[in-house]
Amino acid sequence: MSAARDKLAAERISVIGLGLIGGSIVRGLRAAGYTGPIQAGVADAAEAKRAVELGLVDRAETDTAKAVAGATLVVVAVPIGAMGAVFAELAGAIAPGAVVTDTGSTKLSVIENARAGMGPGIGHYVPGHPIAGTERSGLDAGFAQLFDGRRVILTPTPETDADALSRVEALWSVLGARVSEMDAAHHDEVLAATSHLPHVLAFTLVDTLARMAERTEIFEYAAGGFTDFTRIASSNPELWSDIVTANHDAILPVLERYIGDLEAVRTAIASGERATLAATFGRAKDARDGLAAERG
Ligand SMILES: NC(=O)C1=CN([C@@H]2O[C@H](COP(=O)(O)OP(=O)(O)OC[C@H]3O[C@@H](n4cnc5c(N)ncnc54)[C@H](O)[C@@H]3O)[C@@H](O)[C@H]2O)C=CC1
Ligand SMILES: O=C(O)C(=O)Cc1ccc(O)cc1
Repeated sequence: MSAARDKLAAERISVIGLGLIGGSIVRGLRAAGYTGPIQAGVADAAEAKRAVELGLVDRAETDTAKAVAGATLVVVAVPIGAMGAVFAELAGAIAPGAVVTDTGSTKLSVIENARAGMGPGIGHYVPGHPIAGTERSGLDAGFAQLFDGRRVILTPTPETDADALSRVEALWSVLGARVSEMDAAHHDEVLAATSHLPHVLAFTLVDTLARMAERTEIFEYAAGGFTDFTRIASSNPELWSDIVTANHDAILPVLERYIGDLEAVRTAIASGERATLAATFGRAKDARDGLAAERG
């Protein structure tokens, strides 16, 4: 950890996008004792003023080129749909040798944006994804401990420079995260199943129920499992429309499979096949309990 701290102490950090993730990064850096300069790229002048007033950053700019001027490590934490424009603005604006990383929930689409924007500088780009977040968005949603003990997946490309990779690893270890590496296509498949599909299901279930006539009563008696669905369904709709659109190739096969399994459950319910229901629910319980036991 102290090697990571020493490595990070030499950086001048710029964070583009000060929402839940970017705001948590800058808060976490200060809480971890990073005393170097932090500059930020933000969406509007009011947010720039507020970020500086709150003491989250030393300087905040609405112009990306100004926001990254002099930075040695740039973290792009904007919605997936804004990544392309930001990477295009980075080209020509970042200092030679500066390392760029991102926090996007999908990886192949952001790597494509980075290739288009950074051109021959792509070796200094390290794709990343913190597997940590909440249903909240914006500057006030961030908190310093968000990444503490959580996983961060880095998906280096064949061009990714080893020094750039180790500098991004240092950033996340100082924030308390456990860093691992994965191929980008595999990342998108794993996250399609474990994060993107569950969000699609939660949004859709809550929408279905909210549009039913008994809406008030349903939400009044919401308890247990349904509360978890409603929390996830209160995630940012714009952010999630971007994620699901960008990762449609990986989401569709697992969604189709789920629809098939759900149809089998519907048939079992309609025809009173209790044994089929018990078998399906039992396999799910075994899978979940087996996982919990493996993790101790
Ligand atoms: N929400 C979550 O739990 C997680 C989100 N992520 C990913 O991290 C990224 C950021 O997500 P959040 O922080 O949750 O979103 P957010 O909506 O809280 O924050 C994004 C911020 O970027 C700003 N922004 C948009 N375009 C910009 C631009 N061109 N220049 C400067 N700022 C700009 C917005 O004004 C907003 O403040 C996304 O790519 C998301 O997929 C990753 C892990 C968890
Ligand atoms: O709030 C929750 O339960 C989440 O699942 C947070 C989250 C959202 C997006 C990610 O890419 C990673 C984690």
